[in-house]
Amino acid sequence: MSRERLYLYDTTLRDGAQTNGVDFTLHDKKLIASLLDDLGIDYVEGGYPGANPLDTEFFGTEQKLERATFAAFGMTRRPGRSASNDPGIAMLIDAKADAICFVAKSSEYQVRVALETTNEENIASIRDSVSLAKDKGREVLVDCEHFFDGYKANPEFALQCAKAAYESGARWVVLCDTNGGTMPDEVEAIVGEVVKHIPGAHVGIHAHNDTEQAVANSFAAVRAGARQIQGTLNGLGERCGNANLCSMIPTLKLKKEFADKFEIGVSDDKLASLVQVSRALDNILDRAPNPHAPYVGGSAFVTKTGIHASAVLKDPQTYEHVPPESIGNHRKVLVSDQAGKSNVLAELARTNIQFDRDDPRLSRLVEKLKEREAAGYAYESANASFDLLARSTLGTVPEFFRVDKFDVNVEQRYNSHGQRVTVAMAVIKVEVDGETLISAAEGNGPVNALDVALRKDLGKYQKYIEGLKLVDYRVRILNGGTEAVTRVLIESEDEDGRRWTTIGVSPNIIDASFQALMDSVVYKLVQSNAPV
Ligand SMILES: CC(=O)SCCNC(=O)CCNC(=O)[C@H](O)C(C)(C)COP(=O)(O)OP(=O)(O)OC[C@H]1O[C@@H](n2cnc3c(N)ncnc32)[C@H](O)[C@@H]1OP(=O)(O)O
Ligand SMILES: CC(=O)C(=O)O
Repeated sequence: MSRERLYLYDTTLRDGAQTNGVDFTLHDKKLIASLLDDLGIDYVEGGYPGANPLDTEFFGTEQKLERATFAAFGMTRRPGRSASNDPGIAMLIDAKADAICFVAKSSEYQVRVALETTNEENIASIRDSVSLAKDKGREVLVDCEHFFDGYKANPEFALQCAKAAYESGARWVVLCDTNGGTMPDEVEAIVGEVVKHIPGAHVGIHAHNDTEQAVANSFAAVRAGARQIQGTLNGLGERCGNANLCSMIPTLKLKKEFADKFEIGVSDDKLASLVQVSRALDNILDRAPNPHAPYVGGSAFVTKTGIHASAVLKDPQTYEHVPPESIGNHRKVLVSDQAGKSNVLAELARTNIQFDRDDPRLSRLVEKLKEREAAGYAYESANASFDLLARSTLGTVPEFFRVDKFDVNVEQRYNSHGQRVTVAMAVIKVEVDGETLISAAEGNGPVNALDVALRKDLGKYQKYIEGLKLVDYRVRILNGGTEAVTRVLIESEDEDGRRWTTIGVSPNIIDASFQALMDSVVYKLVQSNAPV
């Protein structure tokens, strides 16, 4: 059965740039445009030429996209002007873009209040703007702003605006839920009415996420006959964002309802790069990825509980709605207080630690894990400490060295320039191979001083830890008040860029930090097969 073509239009570089806190550079825009092109998006909207110098510059040079249509966005002619004498439209015509996407009012209320003009002038503005752009050889799209709210208040006028765009030569009439408050059943019913007047092959949807239903609204529009979806990477966009392409693309490709009926420009191979594309945008924006994002989030295929893990290990489909690899994600089984033997065995297999399922030491390890988690440890975030816990249960972690004592001092004093300074100093006494080694170090804080002192002289093991450095240090106070317990997580990195995380828990922050530091050093020695 031949499938219908469904087109994807990305507005990350325009509506996405309207997100609070998002500020693209020219380089970012070029990079994102080529990522989208490579992914297989049909239209890439680059921005709003004339709105700011950066967007004007972006549209000043040809963007070499392989397959996507590059679009410039801007408003229809101002009331009372001719299209050929409107500076905004001149900028759009001058822009080096294949397509022009006009934003036009389609709500009587908005025309009266925001544009302060008449319905007739608004329709004339749509006709004139579309005709001019079409005459100049551009593919034309019209984003009918506030379409759904406008339709609910005055369906005839909203439809007249949409029809004016189509009749004047717009290839796409895009119905916008600009305020993002329309419900999916309303979208489906209204789009169903529109496609009686404009063929669905020329109708698009642009949904905002103010009720967390932008994706559902986009699919509702497709069900009713629309054949273009506008959206953004990671759901960027004004206020609560736009429909998230990183959620919609996998659904369109992998869910039977859409996959059987529609073809999109994203191939199976490119679908498998979606996690990478989503992360690339986060990296450009210097944002932490959302771990709970559907399909592409780090937690999207994570199993934490024992009952689920046991089933997933028998057949992943028991708790996965699609295979994680299809979008470039991966399955992960966590060890935590919710774990059973299955979680623990899965994690051990990943780290090549052999335990038999019937080995009584495995039950001991699960018990120990749960006791420690109850005391405040969180092993799902501390892979290296879990590794050591498992190995020590097996009795395979040697005592490489012994810390006899340490001493940490924090002193505040005046320096020789008369400035108040706080200095930390640590002294540590360790025994390696029967030899006592004493190291002292200063640091900008007590943990830093201890870390430096511990790694200053470990005798014959020193060479294994030379390249080790502490790259992240996180503290969390559990159970506030006088009974407070401190949880410290330390991330370390070695000379080859390998990273691992260790944990310490204690009512005393120095003690908790020291446990995590010790685990980090011991883990490195175990991984290096350092001889005892
Ligand atoms: C729903 C959306 O997301 S639409 C996209 C919104 N994005 C942006 O606005 C970002 C870029 N915008 C800008 O840089 C500026 O607003 C510009 C350059 C477009 C216009 O700037 P200014 O001339 O200073 O106007 P200002 O921003 O104050 O107001 C917008 C004007 O456009 C008019 N207008 C708004 N929509 C339309 C439209 N579809 N067609 C014609 N005129 C419109 C408004 O009535 C208002 O006119 P007024 O100045 O006579 O009151
Ligand atoms: C065009 C647009 O961004 C909107 O109506 O939401």
